[in-house]
Amino acid sequence: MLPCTQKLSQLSWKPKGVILSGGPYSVYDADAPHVDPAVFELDVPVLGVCYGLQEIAWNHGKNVSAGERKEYGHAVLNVTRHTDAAPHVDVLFSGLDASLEVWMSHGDKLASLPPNFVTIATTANAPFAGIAHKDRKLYGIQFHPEVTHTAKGKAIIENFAVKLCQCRQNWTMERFVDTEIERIRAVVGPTGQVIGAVSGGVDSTVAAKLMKEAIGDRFHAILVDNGVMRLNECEIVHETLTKGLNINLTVVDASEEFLGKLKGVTDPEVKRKIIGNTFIEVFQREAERVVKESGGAVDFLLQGTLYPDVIESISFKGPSATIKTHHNVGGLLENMKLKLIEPLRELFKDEVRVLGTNLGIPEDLVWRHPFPGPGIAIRVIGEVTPEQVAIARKADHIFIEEIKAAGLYREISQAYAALLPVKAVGVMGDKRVHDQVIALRAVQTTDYMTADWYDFDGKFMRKVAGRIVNEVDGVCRVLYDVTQKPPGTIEFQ
Ligand SMILES: Nc1ncnc2c1ncn2[C@@H]1O[C@H](COP(=O)(O)OP(=O)(O)OP(=O)(O)O)[C@@H](O)[C@H]1O
Ligand SMILES: O=c1[nH]c(=O)c2[nH+]cn([C@@H]3O[C@H](COP(=O)(O)O)[C@@H](O)[C@H]3O)c2[nH]1
Ligand SMILES: NC(=O)CC[C@H](N)C(=O)O
Ligand SMILES: [Mg+2]
Repeated sequence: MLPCTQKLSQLSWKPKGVILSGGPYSVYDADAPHVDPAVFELDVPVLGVCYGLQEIAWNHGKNVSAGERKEYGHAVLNVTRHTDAAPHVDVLFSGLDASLEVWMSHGDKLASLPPNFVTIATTANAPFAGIAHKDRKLYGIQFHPEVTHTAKGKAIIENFAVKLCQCRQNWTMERFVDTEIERIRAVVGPTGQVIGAVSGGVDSTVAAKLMKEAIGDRFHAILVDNGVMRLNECEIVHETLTKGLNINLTVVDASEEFLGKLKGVTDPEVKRKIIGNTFIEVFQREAERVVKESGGAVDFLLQGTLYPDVIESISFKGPSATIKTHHNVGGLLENMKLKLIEPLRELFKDEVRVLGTNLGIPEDLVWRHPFPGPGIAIRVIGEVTPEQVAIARKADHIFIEEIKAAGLYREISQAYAALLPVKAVGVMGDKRVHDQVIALRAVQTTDYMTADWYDFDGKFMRKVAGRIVNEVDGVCRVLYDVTQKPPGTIEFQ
């Protein structure tokens, strides 16, 4: 992964192929980033995805403009085969059906086909959804093969990487575990100690297990109760990690500190930064405690950061957009003394689950729904007060309890209840009430980069809504969020 502004002449190696990714700019913007034109002279296969396709078209005739219709989410791709063209033209979709489910996320479009290209795929809204150069292995696709909801996306990437670029498929999870354990041992040294930010979520549990294998008792796991955790979460996690996985875990109650700092704050990015900073302050204090108790130095902090946290939080090596600051990436303190160890930083959730299973972590832990570090604070829209947190927490608990009882937990990738800062009128026991609104969200995804809402049946919804309004004081309405990601995100804030 390199920034799109990378100069090829400065690389000490020659790539076997190049994939130009998507991006937030429009290629025709005055300040839009452009790829080094040397990419097209390398004589290796090139695949442009979305912005990457538009960049190829821009390089071959500048025929890109704003579309009349923006397109976010599901589309049907029709593959056009060219048996009369050079053999390479049809390789990208070889072995696949003529009609494919894909996901789009764009506002711009190719106004016409660049010279010497042919159309290899279309959708109702995008006449140039796939293009290939007649003579060279140069391809562009408007949809995103890298996301969960493009059903054959991996096969398309495989066709490009293996059939066209002739890459070898030698990356395996077993090799990843071995090299990571060795890397951790080399970084930490024979006596170094590490404290671990461990939430009980999949990512940090897997990272903690890896760390335990690498350095044993020199690893000290810390769970921070930030006052915005779910019902009984700290007790349950403590029990599972110490008893089930034999990890030495300390629970630190910092709930007053977090809630105190969140008082009066409503802006989502400010909430996220406060929470991220406070986490680090707690970890630095904990590191000092471990130093005192053990007599040895603690230089490192383990986090279960995944690649999507990085993608959405920071402009990674180039001109990408900050979507939201994940507490563990963009919320770090500038002057922090602890050095980060993040073994999962380039993995996606589905890969971490495979890794967790390989490391022998129990299935119910590996398949827990993700829960964000800023917790209920980004699910209480508006100011985060202990009272508001309690309402959201209770509604969330009911929703998840019913999902589990209906046997839907594994089918759904993530679900939660958010509390909206609006009031609606209701009638309860013949009395007028003027109370708040709960929004339920449940999505299906494997990579958490795109997501679709879960289609519950009416009977289930009626039961959940009835329980929430009856059992949670202060709530008189329940809504269900039916927005896909994109254009929505999974969390409200
Ligand atoms: N309450 C917490 N106490 C300590 N560390 C935390 C806490 N919440 C989050 N973290 C740290 O922040 C990282 C990112 O949080 P994130 O929610 O993405 O991952 P996770 O909790 O490990 O897994 P999941 O995504 O399944 O919830 C965690 O891996 C962990 O290192
Ligand atoms: O640890 C975390 N710290 C954060 O600051 C954070 N923000 C979002 N998420 C989780 O990331 C996934 C994608 O979420 P969004 O679609 O809302 O960006 C979903 O699984 C979210 O729950 C976070 N996790
Ligand atoms: N996902 C993308 O790469 C989007 C490209 C460009 N910003 C568009 O809207 O068309
Ligand atoms: Mg979590």
